[in-house]
Amino acid sequence: MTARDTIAAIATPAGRGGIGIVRLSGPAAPDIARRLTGIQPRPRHAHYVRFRDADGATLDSGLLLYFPAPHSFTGEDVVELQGHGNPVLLDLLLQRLHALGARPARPGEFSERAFLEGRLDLAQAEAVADLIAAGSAAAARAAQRSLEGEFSQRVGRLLQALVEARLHVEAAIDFPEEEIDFLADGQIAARIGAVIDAHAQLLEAAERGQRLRDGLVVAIVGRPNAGKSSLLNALAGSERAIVTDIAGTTRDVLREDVRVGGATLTLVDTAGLRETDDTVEAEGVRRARAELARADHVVVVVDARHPEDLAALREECPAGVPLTVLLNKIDLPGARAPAAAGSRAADAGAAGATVLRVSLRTGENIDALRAHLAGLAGAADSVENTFSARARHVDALRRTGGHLHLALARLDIDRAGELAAEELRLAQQALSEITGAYSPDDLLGAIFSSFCIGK
Ligand SMILES: Nc1nc2c(ncn2[C@@H]2O[C@H](COP(=O)(O)OP(=O)(O)OP(=O)(O)O)[C@@H](O)[C@H]2O)c(=O)[nH]1
Ligand SMILES: [K+]
Ligand SMILES: [Mg+2]
Repeated sequence: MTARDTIAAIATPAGRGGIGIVRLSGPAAPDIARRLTGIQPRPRHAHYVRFRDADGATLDSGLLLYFPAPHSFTGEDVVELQGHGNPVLLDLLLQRLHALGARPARPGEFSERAFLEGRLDLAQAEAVADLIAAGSAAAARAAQRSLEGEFSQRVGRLLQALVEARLHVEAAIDFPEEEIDFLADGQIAARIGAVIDAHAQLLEAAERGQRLRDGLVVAIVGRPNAGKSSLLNALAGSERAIVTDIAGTTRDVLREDVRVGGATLTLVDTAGLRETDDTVEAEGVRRARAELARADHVVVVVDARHPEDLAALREECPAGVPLTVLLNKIDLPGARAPAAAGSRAADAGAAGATVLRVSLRTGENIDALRAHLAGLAGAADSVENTFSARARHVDALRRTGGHLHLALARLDIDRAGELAAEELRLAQQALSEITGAYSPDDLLGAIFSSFCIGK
């Protein structure tokens, strides 16, 4: 490991508070602490000290803690200075540390050093950030599990199975004289098949973890004037969106985080879906469709006087995304009861969508709507044993899966196994990106240590 410089940064949030913490990491940290305070810090001991300026004047007083390498967050020598939580004082303290030889830390640099020192893998380093950013208790628990290495361990187990499959293919290619025709007897295909199954489970869990981290996104769609913006306002509890009786009022996409029953979800209000010659409205409709395509859940708002609108709207919704149908405006004459609402509304129910009849004007049945949405958000939130995952992880896993499937297919057309070997190598590379674990050298090491080449 190359010698590094010493970095310093304020670790507590901007603003005033009881305590403000400045953290130092790097080889010069204990010496800088000594020159700042005049004492030689003892490991893991809370010293009450004065932080002094160049001319000896007291900048602030507080606690000094010293965590020698490697037993610290970064794995380097770390010093924590706990002063008063005043941004002006903390800034002066930081300037003094710079004068004593510390460099301002870049964003995330403490975690980066922890990764480089082998204290955390990449997924764990990201979990630190996710833990800090977690917007719900469930998201925090999931990030904690990732930080503790649950996700990394599952990636590690999959990686191991993948490397073993690779070893067999590579061995069959490199040592045909061993007279073990792995490729012919279906063993390799079975192995790769098992890796594919394990991969599918991990991908599903990572997708759940990503949803939990990013929160449930609910797109509100429907015909113009159905009451989409009224729905957003009712759930937000304020007039966030403009509501008028003019069809085509909403053009821009409007996002609002709302809390229902202790859970948070992101509502997305969109332009009413219809054909239009109005350039601005047409752009709004295009954006509405884009939101529809990436939502976790879709609420289709239908004017209960026109339940026949539902069929065409359903056609627009991407397959596989769960739906809730809101028959709105039941206070108005002409609103039809579910039985009379036409077979199409009944179809919606049959196909698994929840159908609710409400009046956003009078508030009728809004409580049932809230309970339903709370259930959706809660179901996403309460997934036990979920670890936090990011789009980056899900993307790497998807690419891994693509290569695994190709490896299996290649095995059929190329009995020598060269093509399959290449796909497995690419699968391993993609999977390794998640934790930053294996490098090509590691694979060579694994090959040579588990196959006694000299024999
Ligand atoms: N009577 C009655 N009127 C409603 C109800 N919900 C909404 N409205 C009215 O319907 C009109 C349209 O409501 P919006 O919320 O603007 O509808 P929207 O779907 O956002 O419309 P666009 O943004 O134009 O697509 C407004 O005048 C609302 O006050 C309801 O339950 N009953
Ligand atoms: K409107
Ligand atoms: Mg609107």
